[in-house]
Amino acid sequence: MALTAVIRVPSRALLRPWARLRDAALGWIEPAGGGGVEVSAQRFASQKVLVEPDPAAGVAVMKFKNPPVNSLSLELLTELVISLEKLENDKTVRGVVLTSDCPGIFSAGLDLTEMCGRNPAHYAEYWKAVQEMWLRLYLSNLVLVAAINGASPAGGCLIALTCDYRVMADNPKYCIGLNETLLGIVAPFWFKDNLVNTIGHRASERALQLGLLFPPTEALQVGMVDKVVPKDQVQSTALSVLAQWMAIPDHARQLTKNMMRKPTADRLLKQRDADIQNFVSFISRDSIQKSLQMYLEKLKQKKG
Ligand SMILES: CC/C=C\C/C=C\CCCC/C=C/C(=O)SCCNC(=O)CCNC(=O)[C@H](O)C(C)(C)COP(=O)(O)OP(=O)(O)OC[C@H]1O[C@@H](n2cnc3c(N)ncnc32)[C@H](O)[C@@H]1OP(=O)(O)O
Repeated sequence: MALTAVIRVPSRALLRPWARLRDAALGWIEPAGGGGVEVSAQRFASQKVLVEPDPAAGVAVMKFKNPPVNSLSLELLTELVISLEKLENDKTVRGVVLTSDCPGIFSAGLDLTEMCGRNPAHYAEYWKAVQEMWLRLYLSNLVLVAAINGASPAGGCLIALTCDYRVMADNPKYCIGLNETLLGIVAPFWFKDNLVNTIGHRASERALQLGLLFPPTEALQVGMVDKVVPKDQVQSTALSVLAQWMAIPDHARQLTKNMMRKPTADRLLKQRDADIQNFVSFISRDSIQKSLQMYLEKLKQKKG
């Protein structure tokens, strides 16, 4: 990946301690003596989230890279939020395409190994990171376009739903949807709210109860995605759409986005701790742990 953009990063000495952890996570290195430091965009490419900025166009492409299936591990979620925050603070960037670096998979959703056989403190930490990812994406001031170049179940679908526009590859093997009930678990209310805001109440009720995974043409019909194109045109189409959205003055578009989305985000913001407690007690139940373990086993056996 050849990247030339230069990003100005303040001296670590001036940053809060968490920012030092962030720098370490992103692999930024400050030279000895350290006033502000210029880092090339290549350094911006962290391990699990690759960011390719195009300052001339005012956009960036963010690619998830957590093989084999881009499951949303704690590490990936943390990097995603950090990378997004950095882009939000970068005055040269107004829009971002979210896509995958893993062939055939946009994201397999939440990492089941983060929700299985761990302790309550881990579940709480993990769920807080999932909430944070959703809130940051859903309320982002940037124009976000999802270039869905592969399967996108559950949490993968949620990421796409936070975007302002969704372009999906036309391969009928790629499916998208909130399939939680198939795993014996329940989509949280804010997943549901995001879906209802996108496809409406009746279609959501059916999709959520049945855990429907829609192939691209059906996803288009129900309004879960906005455009279906051949696989090799997904990213270029997403970039064209981004350019159209960016033709609107930022302040007017951002205020409108906020007006449309804030009430939904506020529902979670008002009860974040209770939502974490609900998740921890739900996921810790023996019956739920058994369901998840059986589901993971089934995924593994599929190969053999
Ligand atoms: C009252 C209620 C209160 C609160 C709510 C409480 C809790 C519920 C909230 C939980 C919300 C959950 C959201 C989620 O996102 S759950 C995850 C759902 N994801 C899925 O169902 C997708 C599962 N995966 C697949 O279907 C396929 O893997 C996929 C993506 C189509 C790709 O298929 P393929 O290319 O054939 O790859 P494999 O299936 O062979 O998988 C390769 C490898 O990856 C492992 N894996 C797959 N998915 C996950 C995952 N999500 N997490 C972790 N690991 C995953 C798979 O087991 C294989 O592993 P191996 O070791 O065999 O290589």
